[in-house]
Amino acid sequence: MSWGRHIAPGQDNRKLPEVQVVISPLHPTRNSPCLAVLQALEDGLKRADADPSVKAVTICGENGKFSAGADIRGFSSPNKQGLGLGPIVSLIERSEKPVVAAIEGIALGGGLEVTLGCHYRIAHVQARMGLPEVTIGLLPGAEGTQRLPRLIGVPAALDIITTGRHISASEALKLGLVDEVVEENTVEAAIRLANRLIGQPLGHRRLSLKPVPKLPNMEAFLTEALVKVKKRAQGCLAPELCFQAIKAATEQPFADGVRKERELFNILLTSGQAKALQYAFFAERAVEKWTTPSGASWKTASPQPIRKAAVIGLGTMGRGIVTSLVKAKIPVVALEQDLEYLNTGRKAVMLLLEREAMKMEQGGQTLDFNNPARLQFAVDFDVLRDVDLVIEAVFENMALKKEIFNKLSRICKPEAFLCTNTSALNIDEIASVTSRPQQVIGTHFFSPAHVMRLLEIIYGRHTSPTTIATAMQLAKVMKKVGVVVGNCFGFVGNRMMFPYVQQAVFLLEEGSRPEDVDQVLEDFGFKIGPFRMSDLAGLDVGWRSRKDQGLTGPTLAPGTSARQRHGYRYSPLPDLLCEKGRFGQKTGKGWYQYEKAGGRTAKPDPWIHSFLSEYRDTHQIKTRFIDQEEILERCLFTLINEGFDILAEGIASGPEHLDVVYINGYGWPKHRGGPMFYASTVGLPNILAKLQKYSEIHPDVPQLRPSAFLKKLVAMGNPPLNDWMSYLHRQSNKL
Ligand SMILES: CC(C)(COP(=O)(O)OP(=O)(O)OC[C@H]1O[C@@H](n2cnc3c(N)ncnc32)[C@H](O)[C@@H]1OP(=O)(O)O)[C@@H](O)C(=O)NCCC(=O)NCCSC(=O)C[C@@H](O)CCCCCCCCCCCCC(=O)O
Repeated sequence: MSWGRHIAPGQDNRKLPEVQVVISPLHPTRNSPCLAVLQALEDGLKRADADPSVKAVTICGENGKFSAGADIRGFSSPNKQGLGLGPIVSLIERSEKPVVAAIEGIALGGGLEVTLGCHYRIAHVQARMGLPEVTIGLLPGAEGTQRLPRLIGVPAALDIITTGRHISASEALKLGLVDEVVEENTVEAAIRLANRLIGQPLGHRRLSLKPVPKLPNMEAFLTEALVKVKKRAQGCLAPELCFQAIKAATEQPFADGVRKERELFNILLTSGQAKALQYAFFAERAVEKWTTPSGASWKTASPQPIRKAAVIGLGTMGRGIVTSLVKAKIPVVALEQDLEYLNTGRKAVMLLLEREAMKMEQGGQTLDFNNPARLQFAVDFDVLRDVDLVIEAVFENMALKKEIFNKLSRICKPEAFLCTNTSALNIDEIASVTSRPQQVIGTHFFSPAHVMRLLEIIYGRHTSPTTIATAMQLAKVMKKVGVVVGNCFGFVGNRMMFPYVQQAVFLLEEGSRPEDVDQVLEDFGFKIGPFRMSDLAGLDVGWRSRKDQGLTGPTLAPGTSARQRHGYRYSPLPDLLCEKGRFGQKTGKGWYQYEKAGGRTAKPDPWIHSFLSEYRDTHQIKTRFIDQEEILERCLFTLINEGFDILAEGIASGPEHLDVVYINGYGWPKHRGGPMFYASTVGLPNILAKLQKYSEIHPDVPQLRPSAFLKKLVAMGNPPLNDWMSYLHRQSNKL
């Protein structure tokens, strides 16, 4: 990434001799090139220092990018690269010759820390900077936690380091992180500045020699800041240790602060959380390289351009999808069944867009949505004749979806793609009513659709590779993480969620309260537990689906046992709540009580407690105390177990897919790496043993029976997660 130029005074810059030193390329290879890169930087600096004809130095990047920081893969290799970066930053700072950083593209992590050693920093107007180490479970370990607060003050440094957010060049200029922002050639501007600096004193530009700017109320500020950092961290260690490192900068001399930074860095480096977060970083990138069992792949399929899209249905999901498309600058037609629904939907969309525009303005961006060429509302399907892609987001009802797809198939131009935002329904059945099943695909958004990053992309039997590639490209443009999965009931996310929620409800039957179960899962790191989640989503959603499946409601055969379906255990508890009109937040009552219909503050409800107690009496269930371990294991291990079945069936092409789905769509704590990564850290033999134990106690719950694939992996010696898929079709003589 970085190059150095040695400047001799009075020479034409373009004719200057150049010494090039690369620190960390954007696509680092695995065999620790960074050691060589660091060595080259150090050698270059030393040569510049020793050469009397060199009067100043600029450090810049290769191919218009300063640096993405240290090679993340290197942190899990025994020969940890990048560890020597701090001393090199100090070496830069100590240089008697002025050193100017020319920041183009990105300067992240160790890359930005290198610039903090430089005496001056010039950034291109489009450059982005940041210290994202916290997002991969680390802290800036090349003295950045000590230099940044000295440069921009504690509040701004805390914000940048504990959130890991990227900042624009203009924000960097306002904060004093860079000295100048240029629109022209940054390297040439840096060389010009370096020339002007020759012979000028540098002492005041060496950040390690500067004091941390004082605040009138530093102690109170830090106390309050720590509370905020911890609250946001939700169990993740790195933000708090970032905070500790910055606090050290306010209390100790530079050298002691650096020692503290190293100590804290080492704690994080060896923590399981850093490993999990780094796995999640690469998993998110791995799922971009999609493949299907039939051999279709990102390598050979090309997306088609989407110049205009349409969304059918302006309920909660449709509104969020329209907002996402407008934000992605894709012209969109929003369609509703009649004027009344259209007007309600239009108002809601405009409100969402206004809020988004306000948020974007704070970041210096604009959102143009009042232009009819960008956003159009309609009730007539005829307006869909020229769109390239339609996303249907109506009610979750197969008959209705089929009616719409049949109509779309007749009205839309032949090359248009038809997407359905279903959370569980069969894509092939929906596609069967069209004349173009190869262009039909599931695009499962998560609520609120303009906020949640996940887009589950479900290919059917006839879906073409071009259609998959187009949906993936759409996800990218909408700044979402697209995960390609196969077609089965509930796809990946909801299919794994069913046994998890089912166990949570069974635990209530046996003696837990909703708040007990939620607490255990929230302590584990979920943003909200299963009951708070059901209340938020609406209990009526699952009720409708169970009625459609004939599990409850008028189609249920008379004489069916209350707690059994098809010979297996069934809990009617959620149905009973719905029969009492308790749909969750929307009705002000569900598994919890709320201050009003639509209220958001869940309070444990004594009514639920006595209802559960009566229910247990009616069904002669002996109430027992259920400990946290059992709650966690039964909920999580059944979810993971389903994940192994999904992998074995080829519904997802690797465990990373399941993990990316869970982290981005279901609030799984990222610092635990996703359910399948978590399973690998618990150890597959442990998971198998626990499932076997619970399955023996509850033989009428098939979801507790260990998946054959899990058993196979255990029999194969518990291989590392990266190797799981290679065992899928291998014979095991231990089975
Ligand atoms: C850079 C991005 C913003 C680019 O995004 P974009 O969407 O354009 O592209 P992709 O994300 O798809 O990336 C393309 C490609 O590149 C790979 N990649 C990108 N960045 C890295 C990276 N930093 N390392 C490895 N690989 C990277 C990516 O995987 C893609 O690869 P593919 O094969 O899929 O094509 C975006 O990529 C991004 O955000 N990147 C991450 C940026 C980041 O997090 N940087 C921080 C890195 S950590 C760091 O810099 C640490 C420093 O603070 C230095 C630490 C020094 C340590 C000193 C410790 C002293 C303590 C001593 C302890 C003693 C130890 C003992 O005792 O043992």
